[in-house]
Amino acid sequence: MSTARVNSGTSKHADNDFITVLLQDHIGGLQVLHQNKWIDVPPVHGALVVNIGDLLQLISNERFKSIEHRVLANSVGPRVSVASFFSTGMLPLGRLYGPIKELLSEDNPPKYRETTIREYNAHFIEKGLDGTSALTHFEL
Ligand SMILES: O=C(O)CCC(=O)C(=O)O
Ligand SMILES: [Fe+2]
Repeated sequence: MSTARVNSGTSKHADNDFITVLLQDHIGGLQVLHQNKWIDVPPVHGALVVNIGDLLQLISNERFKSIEHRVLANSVGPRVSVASFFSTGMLPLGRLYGPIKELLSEDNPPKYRETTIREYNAHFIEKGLDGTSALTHFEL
């Protein structure tokens, strides 16, 4: 699913998908949380930003970690971004997603229970962007 928008900012969150591909304009404002510090992601003309989302963290059993990010509002002017979210969204699919079996071992037991994307999304939406991870709810 793709969303194009003119926005002023978003509060801290990780995306509720597998991967997000993001095109931001020259205004900037996107920041990622790295070692507890907010780091600017400066716009690079012609470049795309690829963010790991919660669902990739879940199926990789945390081999890949979703990135907490936010967009700061600034007074320079309207900011346009185009985000493509790779997920099945709210489609009523019953498929279960959990840590990929081949990645698991005695030393790497599953960290999350299986869930449907629909159930995960419903929790993500109900919880809201309160700064906490929606994945905590699915931890074993
Ligand atoms: O507009 C952006 O650069 C990012 C927006 C975002 O984080 C989102 O829509 O999930
Ligand atoms: Fe996001």
